[in-house]
Amino acid sequence: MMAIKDEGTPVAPSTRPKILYLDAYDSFSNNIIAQVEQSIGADVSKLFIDDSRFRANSEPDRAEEPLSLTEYLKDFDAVIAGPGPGWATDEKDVGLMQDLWKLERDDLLPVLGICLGFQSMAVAFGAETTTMIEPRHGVVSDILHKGHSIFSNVDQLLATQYHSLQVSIGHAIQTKRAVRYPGELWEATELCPLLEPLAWDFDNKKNGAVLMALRHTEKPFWGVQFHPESICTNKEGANIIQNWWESAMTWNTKRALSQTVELVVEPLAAGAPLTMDRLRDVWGLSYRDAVHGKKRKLNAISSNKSFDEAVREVVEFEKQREAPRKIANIILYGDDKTVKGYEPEMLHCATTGSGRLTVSNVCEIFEVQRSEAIVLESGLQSDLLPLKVGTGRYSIIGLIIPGETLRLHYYSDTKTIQLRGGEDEVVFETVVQDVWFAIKTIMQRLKPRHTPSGPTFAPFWGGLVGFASYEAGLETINVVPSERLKDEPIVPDICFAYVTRSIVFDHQVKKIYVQSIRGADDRAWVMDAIDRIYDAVGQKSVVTTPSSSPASNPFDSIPQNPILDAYLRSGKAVLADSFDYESRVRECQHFISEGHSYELCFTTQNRVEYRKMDAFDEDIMSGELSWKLYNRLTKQNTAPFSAYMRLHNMHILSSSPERYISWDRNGSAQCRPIKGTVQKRPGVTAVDALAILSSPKERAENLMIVDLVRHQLHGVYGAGNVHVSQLMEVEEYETLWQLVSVIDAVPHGVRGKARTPEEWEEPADYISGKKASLNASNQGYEAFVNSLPPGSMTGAPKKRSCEILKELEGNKRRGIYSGVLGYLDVGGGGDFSVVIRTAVKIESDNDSDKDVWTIGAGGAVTAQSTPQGEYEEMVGKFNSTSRPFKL
Ligand SMILES: C=C(O[C@@H]1C=C(C(=O)O)C=C[C@H]1O)C(=O)O
Ligand SMILES: NC(=O)CC[C@H](N)C(=O)O
Repeated sequence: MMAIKDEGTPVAPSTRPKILYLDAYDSFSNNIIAQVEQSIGADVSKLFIDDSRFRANSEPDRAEEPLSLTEYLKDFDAVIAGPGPGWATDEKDVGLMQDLWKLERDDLLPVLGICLGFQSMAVAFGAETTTMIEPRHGVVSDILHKGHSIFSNVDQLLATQYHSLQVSIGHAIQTKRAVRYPGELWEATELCPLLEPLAWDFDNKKNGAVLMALRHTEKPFWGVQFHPESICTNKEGANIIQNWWESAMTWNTKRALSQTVELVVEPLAAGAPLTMDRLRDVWGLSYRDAVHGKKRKLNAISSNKSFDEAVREVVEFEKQREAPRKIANIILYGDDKTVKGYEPEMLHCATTGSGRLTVSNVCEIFEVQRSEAIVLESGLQSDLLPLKVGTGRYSIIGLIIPGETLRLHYYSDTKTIQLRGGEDEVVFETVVQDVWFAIKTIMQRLKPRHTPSGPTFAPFWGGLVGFASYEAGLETINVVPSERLKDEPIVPDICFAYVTRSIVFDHQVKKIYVQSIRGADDRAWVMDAIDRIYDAVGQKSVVTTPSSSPASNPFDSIPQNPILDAYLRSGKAVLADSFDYESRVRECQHFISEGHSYELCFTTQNRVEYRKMDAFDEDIMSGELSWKLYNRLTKQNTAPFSAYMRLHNMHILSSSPERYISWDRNGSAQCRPIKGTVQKRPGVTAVDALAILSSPKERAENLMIVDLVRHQLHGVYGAGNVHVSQLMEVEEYETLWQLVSVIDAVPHGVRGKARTPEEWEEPADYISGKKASLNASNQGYEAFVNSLPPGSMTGAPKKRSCEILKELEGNKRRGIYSGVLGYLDVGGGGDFSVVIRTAVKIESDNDSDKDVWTIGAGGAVTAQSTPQGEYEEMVGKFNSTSRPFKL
């Protein structure tokens, strides 16, 4: 993705220490950066281990010399070599890291290696890396340490580990599993005489003693195998970082003094004692200048862009904005052919109490089942209150106006974005470099110029509603999506309808908002719609009084439908083959034990096949059939993120329990990853489920994703603005128990979510966005894009895991399953679910007499998984969705 930064106001150069972070494509890097920034008040810059500027250039027309890492480092006070997939002995996996350990004399600077970085340091000084008997990912160990060096004043250390490989320095405790006397544990070995052991882990009997930390006895290099930044490492993690920084500073100061003696020996020969203060007074030299001398200047010049380059970048940026601006202009002002254009300047909104009226009732009043439609529905309890506090408060019916509603499509294989008109015809089409930048540009233009007057508490006023496929997400992390199969019907990778009329339920306070952003003329529609709803609320309250019999309720009676029954009876489930599935799970585990991944969310696509509806009755439209199936699904697998989407050639019926991300108009975001699943079965009680979900295996699965989500949010919101507000709590769903965590991010200087009951009842200005500058950069959107594809569907580290999964899933596209579904509100908010527990039907031109619904399912594979257990878990998830599809 191209990161485009807004120009900020110039700031005075910082006097804070500067640290370089070498990123080996890990999914926890930003947590380390945030921890370092917070615990030592440093500015940390990130550099990827394979940054091409440091490589000799093979392109003939680019004659520039590669940058020298040694020169580049002159600008920093210290380096952190981070974790990552793969092996320290593999150049591709460690890249620039391996050059750190070769630095000599004046070029030397302090380094902290973490995990892969630690392994890389050890290998550079004679150690070997080997696989462990039991990989350790997302597990917390009680680490034995020497209380010395970076462990001084460190109390009991409970630290999270994410590694499959270990460092062997040929220590007796490793080779013979014994030492002659306790002190031997802390002695260097013949194999690695310059490496002093600082910590060991004895927690896992099979693995024996695993080396946890080292320091180089002559150079300023330290390393730890565990993850000091994980949410489950205790506070000693930060203590170790501070200790490292102190050691690094001490080393730097000593070196500065020794160097400056050389530098200034002549003029000071007269005698005065040399101190840092004196250096500063006499020559105006800062401590860093003293260390790095003139080279710093040289480096600053070489890293500055040339004028031509800067101009090229600006032109490129503007070019990228051209097409999305054009699309936004057509949406806003029409195209003097078919598109009329609606400026969302005005929001018309009317409200009424919802009484006992359900989302489904309102859908039927507006006949959404008759044509294309989008419904984002929060499943409710029988008292019509949200299933879960915090999710499931709102439901949104996005009305598709036949012949008018515009849509955006994007196809990742051709990188084409299309604006389609009300008849689904292409109005404008172009190739874009970065579709998410294009959508951001469009949304910025669609933002109302003034905060709408009147009641604006609904989180959605209007905007883009739809989905993005898993493959659209892969693009953002530079993983090339699998190709479409030849006979596969073409489905857009992003499909959003531009919803201008909507009905929003607030289930918490039982209120309905009817809204339009179609300009002044649409007030009449709003008033008419609210009248219809108002009448229906009244009617429903009459028919649901105790005296009325259920059958007399015109809304909720389920009419007998022999055609639907016949259709359902013709259904046949086609499940992934267990032998094949289990052998793929084993392959996943092989990649894990070889250190290439910590957790892999392996998935497959199952099907339910029916005889086509029109084989039963020509009169029943397939849209209505989908609607009926959807109603069965929401009744039998009630979920906080149910969704019905009928657009283009797609029918999407979702019963997802999982929030991907939501953010309000001020940019406060929340992610709710789910990881850890127990199926409800006879004999399995809630207590049993709690016990299973409290096991290290399930907690490890969840922890990895929590750390991954923190990393993603830290990358956008920065240190100190990301908090875990719920860590691994068991939530009950219709057919499963799940382990759920909640991670919140609040932009710097913005108040967080509702804290008092009053704020919860009537969301105040900060939720309505009144206080947010309408031009403020939207961190919520950035976090949404930067977190694709959803981490709970990939595993960690994300990039390498996605590459592995692509291969193990037979280079088949996951498509809509595993993607995200929800809305981007014109006011700047958004809410998306992870597309799981979802049935998808794609209409195709072939004349098959079969109707095929695809239901993807899978689960996180870890080193502790059993192949059979994983298969059963996958089938359990499939069943939760397919059950309503059977009679
Ligand atoms: C892969 C699926 O679910 C994902 C995997 C889960 C797990 O491994 O426990 C739980 C929820 C989802 O993030 C699915 O439902 O198909
Ligand atoms: N988290 C890490 O850096 C892991 C390093 C290495 N890939 C291992 O699995 O041991």
